[in-house]
Amino acid sequence: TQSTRPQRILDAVQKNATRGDPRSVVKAIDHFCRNKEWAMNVGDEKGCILDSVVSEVNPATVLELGTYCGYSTVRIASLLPPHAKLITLEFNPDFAAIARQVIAWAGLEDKVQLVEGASGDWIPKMKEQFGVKTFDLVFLDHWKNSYLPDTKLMEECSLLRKGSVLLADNVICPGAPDYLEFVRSSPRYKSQYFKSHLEYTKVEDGLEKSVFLG
Ligand SMILES: Nc1ncnc2c1ncn2CCCCCNC(=O)c1cc(-c2ccc(F)cc2)cc(O)c1O
Ligand SMILES: [Mg+2]
Repeated sequence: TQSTRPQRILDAVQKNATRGDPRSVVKAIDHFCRNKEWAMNVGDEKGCILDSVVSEVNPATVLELGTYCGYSTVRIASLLPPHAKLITLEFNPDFAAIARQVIAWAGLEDKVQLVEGASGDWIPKMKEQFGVKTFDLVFLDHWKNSYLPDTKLMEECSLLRKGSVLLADNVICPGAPDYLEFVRSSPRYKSQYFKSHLEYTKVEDGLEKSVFLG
């Protein structure tokens, strides 16, 4: 049977990365996507910016919207302090099945809760289902036209507190213009753009870091 791209990414991890070594999992996926097949992971260049924001925030609770194969999940979870928790939402069950195995290969199952479903359905249930009060860090990397409605939904569900950090991928390519306009003009956010490139390419892209001011 024909394999899928996520399946080929998992194969590359299982062949080239060391079990329990998150950095080797990240390296194996970047090598595969740079040399064999492009895939929509945040990648190594934007990944370094992601790492620096995670280290700066040092979050106890993280929400990731859009897991895909678990590349950014592994990058984030490998930097979390003990007892910190990352909840990652993935809409596509095939992506979720691969991501679970990538996260397990990295040895990070205990820090990560992968939830299958749409962000719009799950955000309102976060408190009751997972005992979350607020998120210290949210990484937005799912449908680009869901960034803004989901941010408003997180505010309405009181999932953000003064100082919560939103980090959004792809604000230039594919782009999230309505989200950018909102966080840059709203008095309730302090926004900062980190210019970079679309994963594994020379095309401009970047991450937008927005601190919720309460
Ligand atoms: N829990 C949930 N709720 C709602 N939607 C959910 C979800 N979980 C998943 N999804 C559905 C997201 C599907 C993937 C989102 N990411 C993207 O669409 C994406 C595309 C590119 C790209 C750039 C240039 C190109 F030429 C082609 C593609 C790059 C990226 O870094 C991207 O993150
Ligand atoms: Mg992305």
